[in-house]
Amino acid sequence: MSIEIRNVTHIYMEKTPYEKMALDDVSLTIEEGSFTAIAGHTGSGKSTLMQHINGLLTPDKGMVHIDGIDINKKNKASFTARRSVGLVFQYPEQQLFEETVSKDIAFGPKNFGLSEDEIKERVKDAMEFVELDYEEYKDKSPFELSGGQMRRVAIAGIIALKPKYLVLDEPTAGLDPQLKANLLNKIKKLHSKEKMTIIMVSHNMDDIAKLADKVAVMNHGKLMIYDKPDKVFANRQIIKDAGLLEPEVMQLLQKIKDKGLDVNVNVLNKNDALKEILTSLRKRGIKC
Ligand SMILES: Nc1ncnc2c1ncn2[C@@H]1O[C@H](COP(=O)(O)OP(=O)(O)OP(=O)(O)O)[C@@H](O)[C@H]1O
Repeated sequence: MSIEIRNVTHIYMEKTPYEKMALDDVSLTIEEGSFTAIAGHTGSGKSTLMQHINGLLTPDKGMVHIDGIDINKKNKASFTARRSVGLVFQYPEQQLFEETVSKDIAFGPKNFGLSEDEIKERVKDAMEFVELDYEEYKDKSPFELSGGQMRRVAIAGIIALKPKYLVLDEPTAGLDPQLKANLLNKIKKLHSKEKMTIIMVSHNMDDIAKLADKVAVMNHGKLMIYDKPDKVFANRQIIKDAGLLEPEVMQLLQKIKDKGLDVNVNVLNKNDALKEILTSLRKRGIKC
């Protein structure tokens, strides 16, 4: 069982002056049970790819199969296959709309036609999972919560659907370090304990190294590499080309290059990378 993305091309605003090829012949297979990270610079096509995985977008060329079913066909099997994917958008809290937390989380399960008892059970479980006390929060308006709590409500709404494949588009964007660590732990638990297949967009190489067993790197709509994290990180050129080093490290490397020098960086963490650059320059007798 897997998600198969075959030769997918997506062009926004085709045949207009704003035409943009967001995905260019992308193929990858995401195996059930895996934890896949999708990395790449801003505008490289990550969100577009995520929206193809749950059928929100239709490929201009190519196809997406989930567990062997073409999800872009208009039939019952394709509808069911699309439902096995839960997509958490970037800044999902912007999509909350119901008047209470419990109604918002119940929205998806209700659409699935589940019984009232089952819906209540799922809302409770999902709230417990994201550590929001059911009794305390169920009747609150989502809009009186903090940003981090709103994000948790939005994620609970998808978890309550119990998707087989959970797609998260930069789930920790804009969260403070504590909330971020907490959320990543939860996602890890969904993978290890609940056996969900996770596909997560992330810019953070340290998070990717800790969590993912496969990494796909996108660059200008193309899939550059799709492999185990150590194999991907060992490919320094792809990491550099895809803009995946910390901005400060990229800027320093550019300045060094402008002075006619070249330095290799073999670590991803910012502080270690900066130390490595300084050591390398000092070894060459350059005072810095
Ligand atoms: N609805 C749209 N209409 C036109 N162009 C779009 C649309 N959505 C995205 N694009 C363009 O397609 C390209 C890929 O965008 P996408 O959002 O998939 O990239 P991304 O890697 O997710 O970026 P980010 O990291 O900033 O979220 C970008 O050049 C973007 O400007």
